Amino acid sequence: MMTNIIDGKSIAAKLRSRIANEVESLKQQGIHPGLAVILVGDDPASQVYVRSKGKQTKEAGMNSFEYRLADNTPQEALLELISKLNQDNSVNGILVQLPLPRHIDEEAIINAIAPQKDVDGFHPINIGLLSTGGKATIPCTPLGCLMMLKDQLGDLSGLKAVVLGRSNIVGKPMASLLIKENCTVTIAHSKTTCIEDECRQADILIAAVGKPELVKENWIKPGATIIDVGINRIKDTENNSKLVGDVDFINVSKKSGAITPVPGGVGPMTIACLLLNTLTITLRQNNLSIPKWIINQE
Ligand SMILES: Nc1nc2c(c(=O)[nH]1)N[C@@H](CN(C=O)c1ccc(C(=O)N[C@@H](CCC(=O)O)C(=O)O)cc1)CN2
Ligand SMILES: [Mg+2]
Repeated sequence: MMTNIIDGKSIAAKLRSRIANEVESLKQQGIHPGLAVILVGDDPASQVYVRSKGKQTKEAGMNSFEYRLADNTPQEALLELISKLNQDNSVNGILVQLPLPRHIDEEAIINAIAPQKDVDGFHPINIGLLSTGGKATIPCTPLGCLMMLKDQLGDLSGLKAVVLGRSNIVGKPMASLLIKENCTVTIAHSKTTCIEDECRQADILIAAVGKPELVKENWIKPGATIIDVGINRIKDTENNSKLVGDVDFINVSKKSGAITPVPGGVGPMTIACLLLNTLTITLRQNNLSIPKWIINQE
């Protein structure tokens, strides 16, 4: 079977260009969206992602406010900064890059962000709204996955979806979104018995477990659509570092109908959806209507 490689990089580029057009017309009405990103510590991957976020925010015509705090920043100081940003009218969205250093309680930090400025959609209010079908901010990675699925398959109604992984950031919100799309959804995880059997039932398989190349060719239903959320750095046979997903891409792609690559699949969509969320929350904060092309925000 010839698989279709879902080009997240190109879908993300098109999305960013639509966002930039919308931002341009907002600016003509005197509204200038602003995104504040806070990085605590010096995790090398997080530094790359935060730099990318700042660059793409500016390229979309939005204001980017970047806060880089030392690894030993006390939790209280971070809470104070969030409180200041919550009250700052030039800041529409606030994001704290994860993971945080060990001495900081992630939950306390997420809960301190004003829900209407929670551009990541991680606040319990937004998670609750998503699961009850309300006006939530949807976490960027699952939103990006859904956009690629709809781009590939159109209507998802009646399809069987298996989500591998039950994290608050990806697995659980992904399942909520797929239920909203009328899929029949199974969440599988480390304690699921016969995880392969579950996967073999899936028309749509979302792999988000952080285990390099876990999903094998014989786990896949022929023609299934595979979304690989994993970003794992491993050593190849010559001891060079390389990036792989949670799916054994070379072999699974012989059997799938469509598949996202790593890199160049879900990752670029995550940042494009962050810009999309910044635009959406800015529109909401100004009581403006959400354009029809922005999915799942009606
Ligand atoms: N506050 C948040 N923290 C984290 C999130 C998030 O959505 N909000 N997600 C991840 C990290 N992340 C964005 O923050 C992110 C990860 C990966 C990529 C990406 O484009 N990856 C590239 C490969 C990059 C590489 O070479 O390392 C790709 O897949 O093509 C973008 C954003 C955890 N933290
Ligand atoms: Mg911690």
